[in-house]
Amino acid sequence: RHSHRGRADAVLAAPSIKVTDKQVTLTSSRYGTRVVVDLLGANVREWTSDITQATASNHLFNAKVARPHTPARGGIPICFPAWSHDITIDDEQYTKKYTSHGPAFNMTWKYVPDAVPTDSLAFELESNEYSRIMYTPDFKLRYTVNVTSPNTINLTLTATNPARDPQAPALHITPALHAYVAVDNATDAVVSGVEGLHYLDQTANNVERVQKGALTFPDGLPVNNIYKYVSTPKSASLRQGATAIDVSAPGLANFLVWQPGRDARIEDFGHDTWNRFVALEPGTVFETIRVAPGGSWSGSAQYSSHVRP
Ligand SMILES: O=P(O)(O)OC[C@H]1O[C@@H](O)[C@H](O)[C@@H](O)[C@@H]1O
Repeated sequence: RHSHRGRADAVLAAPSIKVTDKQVTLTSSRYGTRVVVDLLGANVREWTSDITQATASNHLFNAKVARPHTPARGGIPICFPAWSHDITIDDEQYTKKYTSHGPAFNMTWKYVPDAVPTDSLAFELESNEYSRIMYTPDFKLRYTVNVTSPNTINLTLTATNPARDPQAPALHITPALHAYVAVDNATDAVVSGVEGLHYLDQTANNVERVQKGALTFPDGLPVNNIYKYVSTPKSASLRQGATAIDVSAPGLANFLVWQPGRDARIEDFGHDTWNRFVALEPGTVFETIRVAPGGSWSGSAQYSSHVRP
């Protein structure tokens, strides 16, 4: 009888998973959370907690205007093999025909269903002719999107070096997750958890500064900071009004915050959308991760939403 009840509980807790040729949608019956992942880029386009509430909304920003040859801006693009060629341009594995953020966000991933559905989705990607134009070595990626509580998603990226020859080169990677977190107005947003950290200011030729107090976005000025984490726990919180989004990524050494500002000339933004997101990007920028032949590397980021008391 006990095992029968166990099975019934498992069925009740089973999520609904809808798969089309473009997207996978997971609706967690246990947690009332929905995530929508595009196969193009394995981009988490939607993360909505408490979907039963009329006011429930996507925590992630998505631009309405498409870009030519690249996925529409928004969601959580995966930056692989590198967050930015500007920082790693002298690495022999990267070519200059490199899109900012690498080929993985612009490639079609494979959804790998679980035999028994859980609150987790898995995707895989392998290097091909397109990726080799920008990054020469072969790689295999696995990405899991896991709803771990009503308000939390956990994202894990695993990179494997498939080379069999132990003399083959290691993969040189500096990956990141580029979450476009939706806000009503960036000028009211505050990022805490970065106080006292050293960062490179990309709006000022990468000059190094120290963050004084929490980070704010006044006057619509651009913010483009690469934080060097110096302490643990590595977590930051973006708050606006009554809600906050926390991000922690213990395996990723750096943290970027990007807000383009009022005067950004970004072709796919309407003039009124520049302030609708703050990008929170855990990643590894300064220290190249080396993955030996046959070896793997994994990094995770956890995003959680909460209503502030
Ligand atoms: O426009 P892209 O290539 O998608 O990049 C968006 C932004 O991504 C951020 O990570 C960078 O810090 C910014 O400098 C960049 O503009």
